[in-house]
Amino acid sequence: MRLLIQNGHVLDPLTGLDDISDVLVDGTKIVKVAKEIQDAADETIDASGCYVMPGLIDLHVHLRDPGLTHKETLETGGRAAARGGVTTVCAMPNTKPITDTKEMVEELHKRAAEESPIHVIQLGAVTKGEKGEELADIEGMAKAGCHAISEDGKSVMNAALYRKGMKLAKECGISVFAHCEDINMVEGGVMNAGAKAEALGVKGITNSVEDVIVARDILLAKETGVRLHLCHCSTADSVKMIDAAKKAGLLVTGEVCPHHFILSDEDIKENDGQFKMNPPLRSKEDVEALREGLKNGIMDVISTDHAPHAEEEKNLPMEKASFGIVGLETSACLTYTELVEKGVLTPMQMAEKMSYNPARILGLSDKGSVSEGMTADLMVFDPAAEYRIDKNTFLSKGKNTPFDGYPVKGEVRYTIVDGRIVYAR
Ligand SMILES: NC(=O)N[C@@H](CC(=O)O)C(=O)O
Ligand SMILES: [Zn+2]
Ligand SMILES: [Zn+2]
Repeated sequence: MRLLIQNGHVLDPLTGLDDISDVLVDGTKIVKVAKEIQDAADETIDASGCYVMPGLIDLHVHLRDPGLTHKETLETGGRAAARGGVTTVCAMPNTKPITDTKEMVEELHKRAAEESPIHVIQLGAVTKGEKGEELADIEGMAKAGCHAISEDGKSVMNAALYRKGMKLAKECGISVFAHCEDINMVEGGVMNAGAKAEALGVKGITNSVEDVIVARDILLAKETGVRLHLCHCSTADSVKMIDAAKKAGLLVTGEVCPHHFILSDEDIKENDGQFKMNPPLRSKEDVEALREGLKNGIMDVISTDHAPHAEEEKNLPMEKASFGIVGLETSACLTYTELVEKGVLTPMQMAEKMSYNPARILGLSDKGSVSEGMTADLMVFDPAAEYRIDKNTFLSKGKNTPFDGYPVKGEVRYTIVDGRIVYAR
């Protein structure tokens, strides 16, 4: 099957191509990127007025499968991803039971190939059951195709145990994705500590809850030499520490989620569980530092931390609601609206942060680029479409978003995985 995508504005972070071009796909591969390709094709897409960029690679997604399938499944999460232009996700291991064995990872990869329209890379937990007591079979899980291990949902509080896990990950050639939160410092907090939490009469989470673990984990990465990816960074000091770590030559990367670079705690108008996530929405100064970090290249990745929950788990005051919001179907339009339209990132930098850099972190040399020989994982994105986000249109089971009704620009027209159209608007 040959697919010809015509007249799109191709954004390729690998070669730097940033121009109108055609893209020819044969089978699962991109075979030609050039102007006015004349080759015959079985199917043609008119991409006039649209960007053609590498399919988004979301390093931080909760698919809730197995065990929490009332929130999401491999299938519904995959369909939501496809609608969002996302062609590969890293699935976090805080499932039920926790994904912490070679067999579970193998089974999930096998099921995902059958049930999900997109690529799923399952991550394994660092410790058995995410209990923080005993290391999981990191070597076995690496062999089963985990490109990284993560304790996401919490931090491994025992630094000696984490150091052992990092050493093993390094030996296996995989990364550690770190959720940074000193659980002993949370003390019942449910949103950012500060004037807004006081006004709403709820307990706060200070920046240092994140910052002390970011500092610790960078020091552990320095000692072990592991590749460390810091998840969902929310504070100005996290950005500063990642900058310093990079300047010291460490293999450290930083991730920011759309909600953290768009909303601050001041946007929380009432005690509403839809605004509850971990880490919380921070101050305006933190939001500005995250944007600046993305702009100047300190922060490498935009991912979603897509965390679907059932309505009855979120339509509650903050003290009672679950932590987390969905993101797969809104990351491209929110990033385009808030960062590209406002001049923080160029369209090419958006492709870098949402696809090329994630591919490099995962060691996927065939992805993150629209160039000859690459796997044909692509997103066709119309930057002119204007609309309001409507949670009722989500394909995800999770409708938990603080962005319902939010005005955006930019819409996914087509998502292509392995040369096949898996979503068309
Ligand atoms: N981010 C969240 O608020 N929640 C995540 C866990 C996590 O990413 O830490 C979840 O699994 O629901
Ligand atoms: Zn987390
Ligand atoms: Zn998460």
